[in-house]
Amino acid sequence: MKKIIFTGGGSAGHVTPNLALIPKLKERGWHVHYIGSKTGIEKEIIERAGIPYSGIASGKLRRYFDWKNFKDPFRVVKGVMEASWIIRKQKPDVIFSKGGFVSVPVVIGGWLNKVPVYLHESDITPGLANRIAIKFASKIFVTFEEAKRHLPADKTIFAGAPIREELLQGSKEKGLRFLGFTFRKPVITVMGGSLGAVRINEAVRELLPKLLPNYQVVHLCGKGNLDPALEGTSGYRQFEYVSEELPDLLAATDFVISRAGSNAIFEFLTMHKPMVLIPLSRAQSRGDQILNAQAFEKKGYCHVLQEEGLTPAALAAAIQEVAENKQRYLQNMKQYSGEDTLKQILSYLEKA
Ligand SMILES: CC(=O)N[C@H]1[C@@H](OP(=O)(O)OP(=O)(O)OC[C@H]2O[C@@H](n3ccc(=O)[nH]c3=O)[C@H](O)[C@@H]2O)O[C@H](CO)[C@@H](O)[C@@H]1O
Repeated sequence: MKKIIFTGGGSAGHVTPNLALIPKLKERGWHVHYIGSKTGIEKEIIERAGIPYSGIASGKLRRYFDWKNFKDPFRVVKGVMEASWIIRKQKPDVIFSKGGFVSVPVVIGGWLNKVPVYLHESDITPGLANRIAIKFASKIFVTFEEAKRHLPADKTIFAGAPIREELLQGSKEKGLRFLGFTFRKPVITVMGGSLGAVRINEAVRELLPKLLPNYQVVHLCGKGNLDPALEGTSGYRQFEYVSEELPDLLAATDFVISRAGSNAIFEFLTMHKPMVLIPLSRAQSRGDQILNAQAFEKKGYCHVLQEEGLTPAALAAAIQEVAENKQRYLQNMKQYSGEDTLKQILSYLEKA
């Protein structure tokens, strides 16, 4: 039996692509084990999916690379030791890492134990953890063709975004029923990334009185961001985070207002949901979402609104633009096919 260890965490975007591959490998008889942090979002998501999970010590995921950021080097060393112990016990044929800080000790542990390490990079420019991990990896799969120029040519493979198959199997009827919505008004889903986005939440909530006469709104607002004053508002539902319900909820969605996290936007693209994207600004990130949004805008998949220009009025104008040109966006999205992504990654894993 072939064995694989997955790692990745810190945000849902570093976990959900793994969930696209895991069922496919299990179907093929692989044994799957997951290494994540002791308390991160990955623990919750992976354990809920019934996948054997080991938590290790890890440092914090920090945005900018700076050796000073290793405030707690002992935890990283401890993480490498813990990961190595699990790797020696599991004896995997390959390790697959989606990034996030917890993945660094696992990748180093794999390299020390001579297990091939494959990375997946979702953004055009590699994140901090993957920039460290590159040296220890034998293959790097990328979501965007443009990412290749930032990575070593000899080990980088353009593969695309692994999408969870169940996302394509949602039911609009079930979604509307779950939300308590009608067929009569279009549904807008607001997703501020896996953690929510306070600025987007505020702008959407300010605009609600103008939106609700024409639309129904599902608001995925992130942990701790529910607004009790809006509970029970007709045509508006808010959730901190949804899991099992996401496929039906997205099937019921006409278009989305979202951050430009790579996984979320490829999911919307695959599901043909026109988007208003509000990328995280350079002040708050390395600018990866700005590049993601630009790449999608160039292909005609989305309308981009910069965070600096995010006012309720600008949001209303962006929604109107997408609503009026929905057919054009859908036409462009239909040109996209991500169907070879899983096949391609799986074929490399089979050869590991
Ligand atoms: C703040 C930050 O640093 N964000 C980064 C993080 O985004 P983040 O973790 O937000 O990841 P993405 O937007 O790429 O993906 C979010 C994932 O969470 C899922 N989801 C979300 C809400 C919900 O209620 N239920 C649910 O299942 C989505 O379906 C998707 O699979 O990783 C991405 C991929 O490296 C980067 O592009 C982002 O810039």
